[in-house]
Amino acid sequence: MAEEAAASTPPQSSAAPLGSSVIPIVNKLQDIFAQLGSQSTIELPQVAVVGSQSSGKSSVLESLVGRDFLPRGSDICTRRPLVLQLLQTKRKPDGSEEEYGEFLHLPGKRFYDFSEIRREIQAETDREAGGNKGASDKQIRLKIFSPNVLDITLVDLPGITKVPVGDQPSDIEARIRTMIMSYIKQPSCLILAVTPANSDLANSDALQIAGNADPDGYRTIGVITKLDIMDRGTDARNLLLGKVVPLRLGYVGVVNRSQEDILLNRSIKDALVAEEKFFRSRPVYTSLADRCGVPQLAKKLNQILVQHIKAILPGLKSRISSALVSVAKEHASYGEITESKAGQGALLLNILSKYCEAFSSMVEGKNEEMSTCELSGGARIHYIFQSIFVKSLEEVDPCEDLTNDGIRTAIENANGPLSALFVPEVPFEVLVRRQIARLLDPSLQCARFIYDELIKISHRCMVNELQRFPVLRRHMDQVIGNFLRQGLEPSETMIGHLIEMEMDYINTSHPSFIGGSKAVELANQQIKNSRVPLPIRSKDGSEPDKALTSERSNKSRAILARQVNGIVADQGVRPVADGEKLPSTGSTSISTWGIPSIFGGSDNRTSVKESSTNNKPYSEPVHDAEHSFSLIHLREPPTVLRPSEDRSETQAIEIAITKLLLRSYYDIVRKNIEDSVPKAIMHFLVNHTKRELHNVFIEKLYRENLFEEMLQEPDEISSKRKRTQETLRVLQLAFRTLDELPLEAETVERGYSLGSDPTGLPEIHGLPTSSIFKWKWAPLHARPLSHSLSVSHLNVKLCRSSELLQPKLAYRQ
Ligand SMILES: Nc1nc2c(ncn2[C@@H]2O[C@H](COP(=O)(O)OP(=O)(O)OP(=O)(O)O)[C@@H](O)[C@H]2O)c(=O)[nH]1
Repeated sequence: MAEEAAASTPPQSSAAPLGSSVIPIVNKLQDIFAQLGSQSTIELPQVAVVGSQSSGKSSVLESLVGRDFLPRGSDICTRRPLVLQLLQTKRKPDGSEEEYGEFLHLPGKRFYDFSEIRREIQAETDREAGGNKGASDKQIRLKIFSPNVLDITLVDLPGITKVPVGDQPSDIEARIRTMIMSYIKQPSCLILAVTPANSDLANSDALQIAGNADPDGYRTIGVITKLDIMDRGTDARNLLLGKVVPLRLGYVGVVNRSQEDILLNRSIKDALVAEEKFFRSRPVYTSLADRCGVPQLAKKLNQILVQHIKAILPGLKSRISSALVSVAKEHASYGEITESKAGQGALLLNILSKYCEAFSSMVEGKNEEMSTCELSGGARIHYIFQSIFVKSLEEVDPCEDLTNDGIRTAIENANGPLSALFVPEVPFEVLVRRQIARLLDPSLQCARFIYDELIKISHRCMVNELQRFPVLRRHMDQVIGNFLRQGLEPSETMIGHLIEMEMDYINTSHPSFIGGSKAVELANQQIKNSRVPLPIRSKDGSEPDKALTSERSNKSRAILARQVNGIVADQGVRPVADGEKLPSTGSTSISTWGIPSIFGGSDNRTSVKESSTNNKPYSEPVHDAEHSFSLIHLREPPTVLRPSEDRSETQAIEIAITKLLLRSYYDIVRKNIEDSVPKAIMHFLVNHTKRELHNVFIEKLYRENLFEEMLQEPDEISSKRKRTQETLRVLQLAFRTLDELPLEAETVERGYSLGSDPTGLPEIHGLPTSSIFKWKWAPLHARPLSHSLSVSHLNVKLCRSSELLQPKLAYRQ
């Protein structure tokens, strides 16, 4: 009997001491993550049982558990994945034992009667998959608490079936294979590939599907069932030795209860005894004792599981810790709930201040969350100023919208009734003013762009933090929007002033201005260099002869040269008055008009201007009694007068000079505007907002009667907060649970070997750790080192502290 009892509790007796410390933690983690439901992304190690239908999967599971609890019967099969968590419990002090099961779908309900568990599995299967052999991939989760089990999580999966029966769809095989694959393809899953000994191992469905999921065979254990019903004269020796289909982790042969045993209500305990007898009585299996029987399978499973868990734990831990960090961050973004007025006020004030800081730092480019893939904040403002505004102004040709005719018209208009003698300043001033006025629009547009940017920046500030306060966000957006609009007005006014200032005083004494004489010189140069003869038409419109053309052209040049020198000696030109000073060179001098003249010399004008075409005087014979000659009648002047089409070289030079002057002066103004407009925008809009925003917020939003309204949270946020809080709690629990591990596993993972020195303290790489211990340990934990501290405890601490590992590395060097 005593022998029987021992055999009836195989898993416990075979439990590896190391395993008992790792597996409970994994089980605990599984429970922890089960609380998160589908949110859990961390896969924990488990053992899945796969094989064809009726290969003996459920029987193997039952034997491992040591209890009868799975639905049985000749036509009853597994139709939903059953996740079975075996949890080892302590025996009661009086030696009695308590075994019970609990379903996840029936929390708190303990099933002490295992046949009731079986019924519940069956009923729950029917609830989801129907009563007529239908299958479903929805799990049934069951925990078995017993002093007679090892801590293992097993998954019983539906058997691979070929022929659909009952309500099964025609593609049942493919569906079940997909379902099985979804479990066993996980690298954290160990595969128990069950094949009956009385079938062809080379054609085993179990080995085939396991091979697909685990081609290297690191996670697959072969299980050969039904050794007792093999053909007489045959045995499974070669199968178990891996000589038929080699398997890295090897095979274990088992003998489960037959259908007859079940019908006769033979207990598992009895079955295990019978199994032991079976192997003992067959000499062929004597030398394979470590590969035969359910207890050996349990032991093997446990060892492999522990190794497997050890291998994946470091990764699991780092995944949990990174999940912890991101969930903690998300949770923090939902903030705390504050009820009191004082608390609300402080919170509001804090938000407003932080917002202003965030706004300023974005504008200044000091924001920590600054993007590395695109320009943002202040950098965009700089781009608008330099690459849009300045560049656009630089690309503008001040003469581009001025035709030569236009310039001539302006010149003739400016001359008034007099003929032009000098290249006149008035048309230059008129035209340059017109060009300066053109700078107003782009300058205003630039201000608007910056305003838009500031609005964008304001929307990007504290996006996450303000998610929970949509009302406050709306009000803040409103306040900052109004405030920015208010800031836009003075900047626009200032820009208007800047342009007006430029228009009001054309400073021809500006040191960078080309000046009249230089312009004349250049214009002459240009005309000379252009070989195209100037079209000079005769008054009747016919082409002049070449001699005349050249004569006129020379004459024009001569006149112009004299104009520059202030000497006019051509015919029809007023002679130089007495006392008038005649500058001997063409340098710029002060004109007699009272403003700095762009040309030197007097304001003497000549009437060389020709009237418009069709404006010829005509005469009609008129008889007068006294003087007998005919009266001369003038033609009415036309309503619209255009400058003469006659283009003399003088006029060409005048136009060229005007253009040169325009370009030169425009350049000066453009530079001023390029410099002062951004300054005005920065002063009146950008920096003003930075300086005053906080005050404006306080003035508009910090009102006690508004606290409640401003800090209103949407329901969605409070539920998100609750959910992340729960996830955080679970992850923290998981992290702490992993911290409880005696991290020998990690130590080995990281390549540190353990030994011991004569002091009884463990050693790392042959160096006594006691010195490290005294040196670093005591201050860290504020309690003296006790020699009674277990080796594993010390390992844990040593592994956790990177600081502690550093001195060891230094030692080794
Ligand atoms: N003689 C003998 N019969 C066995 C053995 N293992 C299982 N059986 C019998 O084979 C039949 C099928 O066993 P199960 O454990 O239900 O097989 P299963 O793989 O779980 O079946 P499904 O869940 O339907 O896929 C039952 O009648 C078992 O009693 C064994 O080792 N020897």
